Amino acid sequence: MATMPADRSPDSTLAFLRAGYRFIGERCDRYGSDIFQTRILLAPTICLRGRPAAALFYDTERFQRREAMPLRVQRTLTGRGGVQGLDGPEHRDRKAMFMSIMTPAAIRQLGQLFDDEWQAQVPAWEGAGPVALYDALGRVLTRVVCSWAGVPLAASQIDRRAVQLHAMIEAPAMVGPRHWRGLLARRRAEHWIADIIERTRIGTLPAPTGSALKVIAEHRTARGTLLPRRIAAVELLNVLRPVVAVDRYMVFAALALHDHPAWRERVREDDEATEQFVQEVRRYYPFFPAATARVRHSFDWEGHHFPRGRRVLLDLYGTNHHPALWPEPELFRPERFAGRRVDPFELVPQGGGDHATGHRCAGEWITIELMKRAVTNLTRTMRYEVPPQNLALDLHRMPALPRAGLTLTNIRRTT
Ligand code: HEM
Repeated sequence: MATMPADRSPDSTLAFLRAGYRFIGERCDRYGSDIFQTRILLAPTICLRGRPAAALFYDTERFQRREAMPLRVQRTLTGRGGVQGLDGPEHRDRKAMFMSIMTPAAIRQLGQLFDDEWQAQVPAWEGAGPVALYDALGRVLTRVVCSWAGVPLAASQIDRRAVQLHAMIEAPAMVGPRHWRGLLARRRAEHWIADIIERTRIGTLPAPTGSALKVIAEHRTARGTLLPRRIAAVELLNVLRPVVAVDRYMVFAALALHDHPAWRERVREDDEATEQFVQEVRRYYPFFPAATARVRHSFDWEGHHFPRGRRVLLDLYGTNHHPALWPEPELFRPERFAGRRVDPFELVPQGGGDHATGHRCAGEWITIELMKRAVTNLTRTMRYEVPPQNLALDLHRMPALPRAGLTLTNIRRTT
């Protein structure tokens, strides 16, 4: 049996929080190995990166999600009892519920609502002075996703709900007030959505056919029962929250347009270039650092032993920056996607493997669609300036974002 390189420190949780996105990758480089052991949250943990590791990690015979996700992530980002922590038939059933919402027509409809809302906001942005893109898009996406999902949202509530949804995304790796804000935001949001589920079920709130609200409120498990109200709320929030989170990728796209003006010209005229650009934004910029699972039954892989119950982290950021997959990974080069067929374990910002049978992100197609539309809106329908500001991305901070959320000035409609 090969010896797995191991961190010497008794616990690396703080080192992980301090190093951020490069925690696993830096150690892999240091050990000359894409696998090593460490202790995180006092528990022995195997860290992996790269394509073969991703193919292993998404083998549901070998790994399970039950009790894999740290509690602090469940209490803020994902909620408890949702699809992320299910295995086997129960996972497949719940995942099918999500995938039934993601039809091409529904995704197009969401995209159209997003374009309409963006265009409706431009006059306000034109007159507003500096616009913080992250905050502005957070509000746009909150309004759009609620309308698309069948969730009623008064205009006066948009800011409050956008702040709540952002707080849940920002909290898991934070300590102190930012983490507490996430805890509180989740509690309030679950309460809000559980009430809406209840009103739908008793018939006082009609839900449009095919909407996420209707599908989730009426979903029946294999035993023929409705989901408990709180779990249904967690699952509906598993649609609302991540759609709003696409605003981070939109900010990264705007940052990339600013840093690579030649690409601004290319995407303005060419839809294929837009596709390559969006894929490179998803590869290059940091979002979720890693995915977590536990070993279902002991097994050996490439000479290393994986004991039953061991927590395993797959480095998503590090796999997207692995030099064996992506030559010169630290360069932003959308042309690397020209004519490239990306297999399901290479580009993993939203997980790898199969959408229906594994834990790959249910909203990947939505994400790509919304990002393309954002890039098109930024390059073809308006012009703006990016005034001097600190645009540095701090990879020690999870999740990363430019400090001011990217400020734009002198916004003008061009079409
Ligand atoms: C903002 C861009 C997004 C990123 C970076 C992202 C990333 C991820 C990641 C890393 C996972 C976990 C993969 C794993 O556990 O192995 C995941 C799962 C998931 N995502 Fe996303 N996601 C995004 C957008 C969305 C959207 C727009 C939706 C829904 C509309 C969505 C719904 C889900 C769901 C339901 C799961 C759980 C899947 C399962 O456990 O089977 N995500 N996402």
